[in-house]
Amino acid sequence: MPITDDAIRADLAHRIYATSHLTGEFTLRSGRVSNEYFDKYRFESDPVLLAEVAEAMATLVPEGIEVLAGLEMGGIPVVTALARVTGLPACFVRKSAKKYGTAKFAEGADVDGKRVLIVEDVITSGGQVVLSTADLRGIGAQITDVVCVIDRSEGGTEALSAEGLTLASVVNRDDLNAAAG
Ligand SMILES: O=P(O)(O)OC[C@H]1O[C@H](OP(=O)(O)OP(=O)(O)O)[C@H](O)[C@@H]1O
Ligand SMILES: O=C(O)c1cc(=O)[nH]c(=O)[nH]1
Repeated sequence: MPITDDAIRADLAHRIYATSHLTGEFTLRSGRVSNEYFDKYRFESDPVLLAEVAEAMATLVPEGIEVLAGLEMGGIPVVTALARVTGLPACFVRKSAKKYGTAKFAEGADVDGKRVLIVEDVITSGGQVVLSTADLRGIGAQITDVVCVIDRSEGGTEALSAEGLTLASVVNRDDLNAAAG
């Protein structure tokens, strides 16, 4: 489910599409091959657009969330911006723990026993969120909800639902198709 304000959603979809949509042949994280790719770092590196994305995403944060958990790497700028808007503490989640220093995979705010919201940039199959959710649940996080900027609407909602997770997005496939014209 995307954000409810139609005008803001259409505006953001248009600007995200214009900034980050690429065509070609791309192998995705899931191993799928796609003829399009949303280069999230292009909209994340625009401070004005990133701030507006975070304002919109803040409307999707469920009541009672205590920690925002952003997934390496594209989820880190998004969770940082969302933490600024909401005032909630952020956790930065690595794909695998460092082998030195604190050797943690979840950096920043403690998630043990906390209601944690997963924050992602792009969701395609939902596979990365499923993996990171399992990791975070393993250290005591309570997770029922996920937010992302772009839901490519390619099975992510269903994959997350199977893990007891509800997905909300700033924009989804329909919004991006409309933006593409
Ligand atoms: O829903 P999925 O099929 O799992 O695919 C989406 C994932 O793939 C991308 O990450 P990527 O591996 O490109 O890493 P990055 O964010 O570190 O650049 C994206 O940021 C999601 O994490
Ligand atoms: O599925 C992916 O790996 C993926 C798709 C996409 O459009 N953008 C991205 O950064 N990753």
